[in-house]
Amino acid sequence: MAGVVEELVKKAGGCAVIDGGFATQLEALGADINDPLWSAACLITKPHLIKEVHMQYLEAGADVIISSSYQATIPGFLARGLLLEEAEGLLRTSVQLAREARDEFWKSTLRSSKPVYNRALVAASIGSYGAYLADGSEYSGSYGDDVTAEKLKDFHRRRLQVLASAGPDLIAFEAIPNKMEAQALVELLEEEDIQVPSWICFSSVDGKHLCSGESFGDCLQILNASEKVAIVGVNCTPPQFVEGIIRDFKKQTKKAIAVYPNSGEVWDGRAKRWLPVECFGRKSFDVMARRWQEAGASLVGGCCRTTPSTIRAVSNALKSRNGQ
Ligand SMILES: C[S+](C)CC[C@H](N)C(=O)O
Ligand SMILES: N[C@@H](CCS)C(=O)O
Ligand SMILES: [Zn+2]
Repeated sequence: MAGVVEELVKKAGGCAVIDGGFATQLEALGADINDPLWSAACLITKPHLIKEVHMQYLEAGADVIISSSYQATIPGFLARGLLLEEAEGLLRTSVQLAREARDEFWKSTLRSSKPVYNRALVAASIGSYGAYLADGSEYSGSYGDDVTAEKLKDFHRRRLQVLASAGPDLIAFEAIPNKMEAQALVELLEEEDIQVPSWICFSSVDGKHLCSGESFGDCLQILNASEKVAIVGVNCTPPQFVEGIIRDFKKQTKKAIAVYPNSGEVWDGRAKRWLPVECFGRKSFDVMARRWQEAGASLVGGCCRTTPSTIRAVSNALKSRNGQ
């Protein structure tokens, strides 16, 4: 694990808390994210709400906040009519907003001597190629025959360079749905010699494989071979699968494990809405979070459809047990 993460996990008592659904909370504050850029549209229209969401997750107890760049891509911004410099500027802004929120919140906790907070880390989000396509393929992993690892590297290259140079503590590759993209990202981190430690998290719809149906084990082998990857895990995956996934990962990697599942609702990529959960017995997230820590996760949080109240409950559950 990279030093900075190791230190945070230790300070948090063995399991650090990641924030919750970012786009979900932006919507709750009134943002319209029904847009090809999804939550990244707010970088153009409502940057103040982005900072507000970060503040709410910090207040809830997040030790790591993830920037608003999940679906912020250079081709996406160009298609919106922005210039290249403007697109790159917005990527930097996403990290800047998170850093400002972290720094302001930290200053205020020092002043008020509120207990139990750690100085949070800022992770720069990088969503998959499928997220940019906005066609549901981030949950199928099917990019079509014309998409190669080289094409994926070219898609990710400039965004990665710009975000890494904007001063995040971590890079968070989120909801990676297939092995080719995992391989492309690892190669890109080496080719660009990125010095910011990364996490690579997969998405899964069945709890046994990546969304593409490929094996976690094959992908972990690729990630294990890279020193640039500090943390591996899953996000935006139904919570009922997470404990089994951690136990499976534990057998196949020595890297730290991060898990931040969604609420269990299912994204309908065509209708662009969340479908309610039908058959999942709703054990509360904080109860599950304790089990995830016991199973071996070092970082725990939430993804889509989880909120600051989810993260507050997770933080209270983990930190009270860890003596914080
Ligand atoms: C994590 S999904 C809900 C993100 C949204 C999707 N990429 C879209 O733009 O439709
Ligand atoms: N960090 C993103 C992930 C979407 S899957 C968000 O929480 O909106
Ligand atoms: Zn999600």
